[in-house]
Amino acid sequence: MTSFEFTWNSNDKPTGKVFARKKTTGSKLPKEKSDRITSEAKTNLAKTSQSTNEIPISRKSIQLENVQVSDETLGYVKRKQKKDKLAIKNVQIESDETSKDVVHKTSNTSYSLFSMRRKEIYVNTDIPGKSVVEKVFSAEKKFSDLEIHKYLVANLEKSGFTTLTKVQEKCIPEILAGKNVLTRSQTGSGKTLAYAVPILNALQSINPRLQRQDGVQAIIVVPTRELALQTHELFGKINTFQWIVVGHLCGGENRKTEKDRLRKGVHVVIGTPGRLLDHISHTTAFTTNNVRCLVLDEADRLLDMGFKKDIVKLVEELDRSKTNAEYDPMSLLKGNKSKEETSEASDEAICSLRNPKSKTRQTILLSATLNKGIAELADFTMKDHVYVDSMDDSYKLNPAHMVIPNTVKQEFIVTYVKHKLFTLSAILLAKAKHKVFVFMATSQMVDYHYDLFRKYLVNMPKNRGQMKIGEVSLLENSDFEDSDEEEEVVLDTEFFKLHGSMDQSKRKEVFSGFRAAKKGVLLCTDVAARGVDVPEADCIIQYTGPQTDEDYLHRVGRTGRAGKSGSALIFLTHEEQEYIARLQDHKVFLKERKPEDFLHHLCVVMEEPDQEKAATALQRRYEAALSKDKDLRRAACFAYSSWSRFYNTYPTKLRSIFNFKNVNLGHYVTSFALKETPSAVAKIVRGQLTTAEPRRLNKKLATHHGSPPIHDRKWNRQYTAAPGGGSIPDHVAPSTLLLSSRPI
Ligand SMILES: Nc1ncnc2c1ncn2[C@@H]1O[C@H](COP(=O)(O)OP(=O)(O)OP(=O)(O)O)[C@@H](O)[C@H]1O
Repeated sequence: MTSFEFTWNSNDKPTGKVFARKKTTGSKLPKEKSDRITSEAKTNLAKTSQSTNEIPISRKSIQLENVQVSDETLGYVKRKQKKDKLAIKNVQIESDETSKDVVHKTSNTSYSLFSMRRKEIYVNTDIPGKSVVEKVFSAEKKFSDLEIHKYLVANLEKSGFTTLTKVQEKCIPEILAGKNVLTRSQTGSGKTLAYAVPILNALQSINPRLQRQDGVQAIIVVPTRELALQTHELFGKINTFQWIVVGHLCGGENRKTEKDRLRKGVHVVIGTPGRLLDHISHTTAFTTNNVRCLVLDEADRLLDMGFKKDIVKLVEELDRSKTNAEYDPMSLLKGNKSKEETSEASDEAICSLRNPKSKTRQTILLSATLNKGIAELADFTMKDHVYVDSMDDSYKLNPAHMVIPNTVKQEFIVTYVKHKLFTLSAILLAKAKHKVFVFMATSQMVDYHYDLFRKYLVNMPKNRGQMKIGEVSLLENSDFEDSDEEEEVVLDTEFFKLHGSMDQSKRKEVFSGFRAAKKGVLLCTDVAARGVDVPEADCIIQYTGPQTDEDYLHRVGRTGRAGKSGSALIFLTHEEQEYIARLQDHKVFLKERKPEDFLHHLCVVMEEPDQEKAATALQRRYEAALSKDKDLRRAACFAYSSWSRFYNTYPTKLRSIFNFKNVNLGHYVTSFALKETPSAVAKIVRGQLTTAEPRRLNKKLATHHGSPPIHDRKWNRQYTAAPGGGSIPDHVAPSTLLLSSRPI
């Protein structure tokens, strides 16, 4: 018998040693012995990696030391080394998971939520770099220092506005001087007051006083109805001049009521582009020849939402009515100045708000981001504008860099797709005392999660903690749902939802309800991403990634307003983590949060000390709810389907990160608490299937790259003709293809 020794060569790290005995004949070791080698190797290595608390990935291959062995023996040893290496790898994975205390280890429950191939988070968050910081408030200037009416100052101060923000300090004097202005300033920096104050001041100074029949003097264009309402409210708050009438026009409102309002006379009209154009074209009482000021607020958003055409039409309409008003045949006959001369003369004095007699229109464009589109819009809508940037004059802002309030703590969380739903639930439990925005991709997603959380997260059965048999929690059993257990509130917060498919009165109600609430969760689409001002909102969650980088900025910008603090968290999957690097290129740096920072909240509400079991139990609860509640299941199917449509039409710039080809659709179905296969969900959405198919997931179904089946071909044609291109996967329901390409 010869004895020899394996040594794990691990760069000065403590070594685990494995001993084996071998017959001189060179025959293979008996099975028990070779098993022992493997198990000893495992044990020693597990001990080593536990003691060093390191992942021994860099360990070199096993080497023989000080041993004379025959070729045969060497062959055996090499085979053994290979086998042991494999064993080591397995131990490494296990020890890695235990030592790092991660959640994603193989669960001993039969449910597979936690048994999956381990994926790494490789994005580097430690790269040196500074985010761009923009001050919000001006150090010295107050509203009382401006040349504006003292009553206006008094009212501003009464409303809590004393010190000027940077953008107000720089912008208001320029607008008061009658100049066309293009302004860039970060979200929540007070751009609305930057134009509202000079407009009201100019209108109050008109002598003799404005009368109702003088018609519209200023038009303010905003991208969403909520923003129109909010801006109207702000004007109402600071307007002390009773004779100046401010009104709003926006889609979804009663046209007739708006017409009546216009007929009575309105001086400042705030509205969304479509409805404004509609009234300009069809309401005779809406005369635009006296319009002396046009404001395009959230200009980047107006362009993003595809309002460019409407704006062009609106501007042309305003120009035409001005020209018609200037056309005076009598004065031409009398040998007065020609029309060109007249307009040249008035162009010289660009002081339309300051000088009531001026015939030129003053234009103000405001945005939180700058791009080529905005520059073109500025060129089209105004002549000789001044550019106002609220960044310190000494700093030259690179347009590629995004400026986000530095009072916002920005974080990201990388989750497995299957874990998304319960991780979001855990975060909502953690943020129960906060005012939270949760951004989702589509209206259907918002509807579904709103119902799911309100019914099955807010309340839990009272005796859920005791309902266990041995290791298995009854919460994981769908029968549990049928019991008439008493329920208790575990999440003491109010849920709201907001998206573009809701009717206007409901949107209004929700928006004011959420603004007034002390705490709450607003599940919403990007309809709430721009301009919406909910001052106490202190947490932003992006459950689905943004479609553009500007969307990221505007979503985050719903918190940290006017110098207040807030936090923002974006959900990413392992496949999407590259987005962090992309944000770093924009000088936006995010810190990492781990799922386990939140999952312990599930232990509390599920009365289950084991995190994995608690998470699994909640997922099971949701799934059981869907089996019982057909409407909810249908909503889940539509939500999933609309998500897949959304994800498959990411703009080119982000498509390599949010790549439909990389997603495991089976896992995504789970993230909607559905037990069906992706194809079955698509069929349910098509209405071809009324009962659920048992779940049959295989790799092919899960990561589908093949061409769609024949019955989908006509949908395929329809789809490829739609904006965004690409071919329709089997799992995308045709009905969702009819949604707008930007379903907000
Ligand atoms: N001078 C000021 N002092 C204190 N608070 C102010 C001042 N000006 C504005 N605010 C407050 O700041 C918040 C943000 O204002 P506003 O909505 O006008 O910002 P914004 O720059 O238009 O943001 P966004 O780009 O997101 O639309 C509001 O709650 C507003 O009341």
